[in-house]
Amino acid sequence: MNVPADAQAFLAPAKLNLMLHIVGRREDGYHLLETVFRFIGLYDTVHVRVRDDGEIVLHTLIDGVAPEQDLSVRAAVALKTHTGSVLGADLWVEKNIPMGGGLGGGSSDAATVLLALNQLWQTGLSRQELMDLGVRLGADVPVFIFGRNAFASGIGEILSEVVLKNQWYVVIKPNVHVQTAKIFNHERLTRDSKPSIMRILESTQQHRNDMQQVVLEEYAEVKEALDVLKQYGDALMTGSGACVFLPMPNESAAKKVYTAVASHFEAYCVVGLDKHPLAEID
Ligand SMILES: C[C@@](CO)(OP(=O)(O)O)[C@H](O)COP(=O)(O)OP(=O)(O)OC[C@H]1O[C@@H](n2ccc(N)nc2=O)[C@H](O)[C@@H]1O
Ligand SMILES: Nc1ncnc2c1ncn2[C@@H]1O[C@H](COP(=O)(O)OP(=O)(O)O)[C@@H](O)[C@H]1O
Repeated sequence: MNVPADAQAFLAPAKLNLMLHIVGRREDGYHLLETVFRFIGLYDTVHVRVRDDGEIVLHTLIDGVAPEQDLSVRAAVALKTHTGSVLGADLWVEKNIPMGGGLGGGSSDAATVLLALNQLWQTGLSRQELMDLGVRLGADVPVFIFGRNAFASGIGEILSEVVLKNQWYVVIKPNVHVQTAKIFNHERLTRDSKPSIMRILESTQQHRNDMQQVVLEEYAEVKEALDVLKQYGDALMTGSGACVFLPMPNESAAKKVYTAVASHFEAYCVVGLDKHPLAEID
């Protein structure tokens, strides 16, 4: 990738859903969730250079995604439309976060573009205003703007900070693309979990993902990966899948499991972050 020296680099981390309960459904069909988001040390990098001609130009195309559909472009266009800025941007997105894995890469890219351009274009929106703009691009976007590990309710946009213990994670990306909408629309999806977050946060027994069962039934590759990780501890699927993860107390314990699984699977050994790398940007 050829990025000019005068472009600025901004990190976009992946997330895990440490638990995910579906507690209801809105009238528009969107599901009401309770979830805990944790940022992890696996990053895309978004390179940005301001343009004077008002154009938004993406220089790194993703197979199968039209440039105007790319979440990084949609974020830039949304900010430009909302603020009336006359400026534009050149964007280069260096992808490291596997796509369609429930790791929120596209949403994180979008959030990073909103935060970066709000600074570079000097459009002066507050974090809350950026979050309101972001949720229209995807339910996962607001937490990346919020910038802290968080308990989320609503469709993922009502956020409160949670302080999580130091942990490492082994993540496996099964070789399959789970469609989020397909799982949310599945007839056998559990949609009536009781809102009960305080108990969940206090208990290590109750970490559960309500989307997991349906995904395991539909995608044998996800079940295989989860079964492998479960040999080493309490593994869970993140978001709507396909990735599964195992929390570990420290790096060396995580590396041992990673080494054991990495010859058979696309796997990652990552640290849990305390906060988003752009948590202090303004
Ligand atoms: C499941 C979660 C958990 O963090 O993550 P991922 O697995 O996608 O990373 C999110 O709720 C996903 O958020 P995101 O991926 O941004 O979804 P969106 O683009 O907003 O929605 C994709 C489709 O999923 C359904 N959808 C999404 C969110 C939600 N709360 N209820 C829904 O029913 C809708 O049918 C929507 O058209
Ligand atoms: N910048 C982007 N990065 C990744 N995916 C994108 C992007 N823009 C649009 N997409 C589309 O969004 C889909 C979901 O991507 P992603 O956010 O990485 O996964 P998930 O929602 O499972 O966490 C991709 O398969 C792709 O079609």
